[in-house]
Amino acid sequence: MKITKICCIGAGYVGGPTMAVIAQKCPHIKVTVVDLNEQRIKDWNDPNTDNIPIYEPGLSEVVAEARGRNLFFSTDVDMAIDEAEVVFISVNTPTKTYGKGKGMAADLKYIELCARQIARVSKNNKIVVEKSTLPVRTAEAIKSILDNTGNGVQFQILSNPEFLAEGTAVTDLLSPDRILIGGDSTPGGDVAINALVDVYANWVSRDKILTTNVWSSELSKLTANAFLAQRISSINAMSEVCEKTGADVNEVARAIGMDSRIGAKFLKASVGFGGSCFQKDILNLVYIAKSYGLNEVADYWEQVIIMNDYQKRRFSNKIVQTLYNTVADKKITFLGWAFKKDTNDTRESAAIYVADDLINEQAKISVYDPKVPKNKILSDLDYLGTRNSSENIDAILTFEDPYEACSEAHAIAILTEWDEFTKYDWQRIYDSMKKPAFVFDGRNILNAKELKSIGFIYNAIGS
Ligand SMILES: NC(=O)C1=CN([C@@H]2O[C@H](COP(=O)(O)OP(=O)(O)OC[C@H]3O[C@@H](n4cnc5c(N)ncnc54)[C@H](O)[C@@H]3O)[C@@H](O)[C@H]2O)C=CC1
Ligand SMILES: O=C(O)[C@H]1O[C@H](OP(=O)(O)OP(=O)(O)OC[C@H]2O[C@@H](n3ccc(=O)[nH]c3=O)[C@H](O)[C@@H]2O)[C@H](O)[C@@H](O)[C@@H]1O
Repeated sequence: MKITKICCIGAGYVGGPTMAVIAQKCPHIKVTVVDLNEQRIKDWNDPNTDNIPIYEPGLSEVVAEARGRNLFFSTDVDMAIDEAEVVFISVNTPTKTYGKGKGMAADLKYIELCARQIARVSKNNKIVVEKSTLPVRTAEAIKSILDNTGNGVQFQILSNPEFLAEGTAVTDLLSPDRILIGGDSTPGGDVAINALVDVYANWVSRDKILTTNVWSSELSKLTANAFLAQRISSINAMSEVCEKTGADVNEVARAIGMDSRIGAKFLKASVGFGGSCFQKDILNLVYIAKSYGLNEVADYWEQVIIMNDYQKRRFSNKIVQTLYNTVADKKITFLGWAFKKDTNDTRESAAIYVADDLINEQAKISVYDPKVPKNKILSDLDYLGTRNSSENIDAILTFEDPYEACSEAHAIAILTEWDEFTKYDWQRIYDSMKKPAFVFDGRNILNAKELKSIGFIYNAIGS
């Protein structure tokens, strides 16, 4: 089977970049990305590709090359489903905020809506691909909806989880460690799997394209994120031991990372991991384990989240304690608000929780982030619901210039590891600050020696 038209439902951080790269690498396939969010689609269609709604290095160039040729962004969901042989579902699957499984389970209402819409619209056989991260066995529910509400056409469900990381989405998509495709071991399942393998084989070598059964594929995605997040919580746990014992977590990470069985990646101690997925996916795994009565398994993985929450709180507590046990009315400047560098995404960013703690202590927070606008920062705080919007507006100032943000500050906290922070004129910053001038480096990116020689009281994570 040869695929000529793809529809992707969901033009977010995954759907947008993933489909842009498929379109770039497969000029013979028409790729249409659809979304209910009109503004988002309008932004994807902005004539100036620098204004597309997602900031990722290299993405605007890929969009510029393919958009209008074989890549389209539209709000006409029905039409795109109707004409496609393959429909990717790439909608959000956030943690449930209500009812059974509240705060733990994945909310699958958007997935179900997609399945019902695909069933209603489809007039010929289709391959439906789970691109969103889903609880294991979701394909069963999707199949049931498709088969029971459809027009008698045949659907094959594939699981094809996405492993890209934000900030490096384009390079991750162009050179993935692997592509995972799960499908049924039936003749129809094999045809569907092979059709999708052929799409990726346009730029990914076949030995990197792994095919499995659907449940292994669904569960592998949750497992990968759990393992990655676990490494961060493990090194963050050791960071506190380092602080108590005189060891240095960067040295410890280097020493253990040279063991090829451990490996060097994902051992950077930090103020805590953020992002829309690690926490959500682990909570989902914990919920699944509990629902099978696997309480020890659930507790084991939940500890990764407990440790991460502790690391964020420990950072804000340290700021308060070091500033003589009060930050009331003190100006604390945050460099960075995004959950990691090279993205404008702030979902679950550690900065939000640290700011919330410090505002509770009546600090005045000033923020500079090269890619995050003021309204996003305020809406992140409002979303926590700790206080009302006007109280948040009073507690936060944002700046377009980092030097202005730091001027007259009692302390600077590094919340995101943007490269530009390492290149600032730190003497100039020191001169403009209140004394003693404190730096809390939540990402261990600054040159400790240089800062101390300027006169800063420099605090890192894990040393
Ligand atoms: N953000 C990331 O780096 C990664 C995310 N994932 C997974 O991919 C999925 C999507 O994540 P993001 O792209 O970050 O989410 P997102 O929130 O950025 O995008 C989802 C989009 O789907 C749209 N949508 C929801 N229901 C719809 C419907 N019925 N019809 C049309 N559009 C609809 C929303 O309007 C939104 O624009 C999630 O399951 C996530 O866990 C997987 C790998 C990486
Ligand atoms: O399912 C997803 O959404 C994605 O989640 C993560 O990607 P992402 O969250 O975009 O970014 P990461 O690079 O994993 O960083 C996550 C958080 O951990 C932090 N981190 C990362 C690495 C590290 O060593 N230390 C550390 O604190 C980062 O600063 C960031 O806050 C995974 O890396 C992707 O493979 C996966 O596809």
